[in-house]
Amino acid sequence: SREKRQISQAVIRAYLKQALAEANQELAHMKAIDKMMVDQGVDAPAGSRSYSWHLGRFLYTKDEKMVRILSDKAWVTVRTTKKLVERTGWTLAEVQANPYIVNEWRLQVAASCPFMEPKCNVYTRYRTADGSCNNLMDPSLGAALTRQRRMMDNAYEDGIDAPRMHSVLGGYLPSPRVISNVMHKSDCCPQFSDRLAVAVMQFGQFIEHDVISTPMITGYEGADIQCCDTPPHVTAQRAACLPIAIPPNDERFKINCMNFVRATPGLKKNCDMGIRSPLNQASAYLDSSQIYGTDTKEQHRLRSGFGGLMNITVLGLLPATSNDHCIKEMNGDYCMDSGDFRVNHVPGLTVMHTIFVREHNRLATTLSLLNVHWDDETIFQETRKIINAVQQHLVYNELLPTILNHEYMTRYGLYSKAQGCEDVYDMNVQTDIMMGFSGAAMRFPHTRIPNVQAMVDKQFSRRMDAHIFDTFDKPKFILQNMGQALNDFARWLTTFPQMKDDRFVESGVRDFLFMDESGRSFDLISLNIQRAREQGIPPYNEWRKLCGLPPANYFYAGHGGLVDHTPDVVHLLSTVYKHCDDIDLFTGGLTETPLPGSPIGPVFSCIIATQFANLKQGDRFWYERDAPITGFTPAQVDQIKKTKLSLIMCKNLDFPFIQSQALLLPSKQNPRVRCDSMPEIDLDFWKVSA
Ligand code: HEM
Ligand SMILES: [Ca+2]
Repeated sequence: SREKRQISQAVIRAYLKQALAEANQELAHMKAIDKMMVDQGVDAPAGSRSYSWHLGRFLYTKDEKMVRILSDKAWVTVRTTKKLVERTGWTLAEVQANPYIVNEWRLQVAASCPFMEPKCNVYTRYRTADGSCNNLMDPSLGAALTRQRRMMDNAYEDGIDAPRMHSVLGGYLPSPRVISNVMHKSDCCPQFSDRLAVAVMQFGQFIEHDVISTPMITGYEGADIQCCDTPPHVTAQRAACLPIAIPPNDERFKINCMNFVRATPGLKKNCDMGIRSPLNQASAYLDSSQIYGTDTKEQHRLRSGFGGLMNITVLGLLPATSNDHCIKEMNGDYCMDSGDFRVNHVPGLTVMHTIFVREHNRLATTLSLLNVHWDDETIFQETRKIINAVQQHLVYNELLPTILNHEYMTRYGLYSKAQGCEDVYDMNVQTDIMMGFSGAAMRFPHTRIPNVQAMVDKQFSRRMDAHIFDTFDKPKFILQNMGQALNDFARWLTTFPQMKDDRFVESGVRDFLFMDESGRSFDLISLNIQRAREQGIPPYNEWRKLCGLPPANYFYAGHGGLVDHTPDVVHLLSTVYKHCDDIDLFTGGLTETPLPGSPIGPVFSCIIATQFANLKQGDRFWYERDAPITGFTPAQVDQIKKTKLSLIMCKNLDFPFIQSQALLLPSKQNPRVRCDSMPEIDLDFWKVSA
């Protein structure tokens, strides 16, 4: 075995100094190239419309200045770490454990760290805006602008930040587009679910935006980096670029390159040494940050400033943002504002955001009448707390049962108790978002995305179908006829079936994602696969092991092989991958045979169930907790548990009736009921004497 080289303190000091200087130089060089690329007309300056504009908006840096400070520093720490490992010849663990290095690092790197542990007030009843101080032992855990979490060793090729690009047998991994074409192409006939409504997909995306927002690296002053429009030797100099190779004779893409920019690296607490991991701009907790934002400044922007109300227009629509996040095509179009900038993404998503803001204002109005002595702040915070509790209840009792089967729901303790409080809080649970969840497993609903966004009238007939690629970031669809279109999209969401859960992904996002006027577009599945490789997320077999499932040794559907795949899928996998250890998590997971009563197989079930169990057990503000100061009373919890998504739709849309399970299609078991017959939350339980 290897003998560790001894190095003196003075030499270590010199190594670190030099490594740091080099890393800073590289950063400066990168920035110079970024500027040059804008000057030469390659990168699209912020605000202009390149073909990757939509993608840039989707993976936008919410707080440009702050994110840049954090990511520049993160980049320097990662590069410096890498150089130290190379120079000392030690392992990363040895470098990190060396007291001289740790000491020098503190002096040279961490001295001016922009990321310090927040100070907490233990006695507040309400969540912070950014999710900090939820865990009092580890106050930044799960907070906005911290890193996503690894569950095991990374799969970077250098162990530090180089994307996973090679097969275990040598040579390159197959291009993500080749995998997408062979494994995920929807062949002929779109297939629909016989049980689930489109609302499952749309509510899922809305919820996912509460917990994850990974920004991608931007160029000079927020420019969209273009990795396909420069000669390879220039592109290779740009550390942010990892363009996707398109195979010859691709049926859709005629250019051999799809733009792809790496995710923004996140900074470790105290600027510690370490490997690269992506930033999460959202708070990891299910705290409704997609509605209320992730800092107090943002909250104030979204609030009206009186009566605890959120800003909303006279038509009951989301307010305008000064940020140009959307495409305005009609007179009077404006871009809508919310806690998450992806709100204008597709009309269905805007529907979800809008009904929750309307519900906030409905409850706040009642609360202010019941407690006339409450000021704006108290009404706002108390309403936010109720809306968040309702949202948590809907996620665990309506959404998750459409993703996980009864066995997983039970084994991971995900159902809420029918009535009353329950305290499962454990401050040792890690609540930050696992990269296997954000980078692969929770993206499985991309198979649920239909090619259209549709409007359905009061007689339940479809009155308009728009190609999904025509609707991206266009608020005009919602703003039509005084916002009435909102009802029509909501009717579509709740009465039409979503796509079947299978390995096939519709062309709307697999071929035509974000198509612009010149016809250029993306493949969402290629992005998913490349994203995981770029983030050093371990491949499929590693996650199988982590989940206690046997990994595959051969392309064979029996014992010792891919035991959760059918023989025909195994055959297809063997035509793209050289070795089972190469299989990307997204593809390996999405092609597993679904478990009974579930749309997905065991590996995604394990990852998704683990993440949601963590978000439940590790949340000090979990809605069922009967905790002093932060908790609700048992009677209040019972009121919250009466709420269904269907009720929120009834109260905030022009619906006289709806099926009681809004995510499931109306049926004999799920009949339509009159809205005025639905039990609703009784806010009298929130009345307090002055
Ligand atoms: C309108 C339909 C949807 C579109 C067009 C869409 C598009 C996208 C795009 C462009 C990305 C970024 C890809 C990249 O890494 O470069 C993404 C990421 C993601 N999507 Fe979707 N998506 C949709 C629906 C959904 C749904 C229904 C879910 C889950 C319920 C979902 C889960 C995710 C997750 C977890 C990520 C990673 C987010 C992050 O790290 O910030 N998506 N999606
Ligand atoms: Ca959140």
